[in-house]
Amino acid sequence: MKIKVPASSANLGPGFDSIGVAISLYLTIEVLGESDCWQVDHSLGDLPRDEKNMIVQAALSVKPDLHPRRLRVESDIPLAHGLGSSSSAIVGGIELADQLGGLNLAPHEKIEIASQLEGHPDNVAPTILGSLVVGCKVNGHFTAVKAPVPPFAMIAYIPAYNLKTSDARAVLPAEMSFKDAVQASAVANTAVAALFAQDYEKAGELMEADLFHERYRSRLVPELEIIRNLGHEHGAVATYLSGAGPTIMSLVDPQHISDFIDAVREAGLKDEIRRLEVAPRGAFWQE
Ligand SMILES: Nc1ncnc2c1ncn2[C@@H]1O[C@H](COP(=O)(O)OP(=O)(O)O)[C@@H](O)[C@H]1O
Ligand SMILES: N[C@@H](CCOP(=O)(O)O)C(=O)O
Repeated sequence: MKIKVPASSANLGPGFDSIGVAISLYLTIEVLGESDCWQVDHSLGDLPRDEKNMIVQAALSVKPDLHPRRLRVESDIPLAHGLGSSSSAIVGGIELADQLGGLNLAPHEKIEIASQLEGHPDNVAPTILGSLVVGCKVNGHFTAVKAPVPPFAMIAYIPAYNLKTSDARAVLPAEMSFKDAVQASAVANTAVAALFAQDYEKAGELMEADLFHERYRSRLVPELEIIRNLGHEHGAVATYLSGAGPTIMSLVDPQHISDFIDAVREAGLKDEIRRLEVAPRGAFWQE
């Protein structure tokens, strides 16, 4: 029995903490059997191999009396790179508790639990539902709405360096003026409207007009502005900082992928580039 959990790319520019898209990188959790204590076999560096592992912690937060298992965990989601690895671990743990504990949780219940653990729904909601999702907290609970999937290739530039989400959140201001908040919110609202209207020229312009976080984080990820400017000349509809970075995500016309990648390389950017797709499906069990 295996759980397959997609990664996620959050914010899409102005949708800070509220918009995200599931993408075709996966965390896989295989249940090997019951055990006297939690055991997590993985090759993911120095992550915990016992009940302290984030996946187990998420599972126990849902069902504290869950009997220990031995798990085999594999993942092609880079850690601390703005591709939602922590959110995939949280969602994987919730799926584990749901299945092993026979809880029969509905998607909205999983979103509520995961968003409470994460603090915001932009990674966990698409990881649970699949596709592109817009969500927020309202009246004390989280809610999310699926949007149409943009018909573009997701070209990820994945820098070799890590950037922990906590560090990238630490550079954000504690508050902003009412005037700035109204403008930042208007940009986000119109970006969402354009995504639902499938007006991707307008959506792209607005995705690159964030006023909440990118202007503070761009000094941590100097490649963002370079790739964004290249994209305007080489077939990218929009380029944004994926999650808290450092991955930079570009929505590229499938006919211009090679031209876009060549331009990035010619600009001297030598780190990993991966062509990803939107994952239409959220976390699911495989026999
Ligand atoms: N597959 C996993 N299993 C257990 N813990 C994980 C896993 N993936 C991520 N984590 C936890 O999340 C942390 C990375 O989270 P974060 O800094 O938010 O980066 P990201 O952008 O990848 O979400 C890791 O240091 C680890 O503590
Ligand atoms: N809205 C969050 C998204 C964090 O995503 P991650 O993939 O970096 O964990 C933020 O921008 O801090």
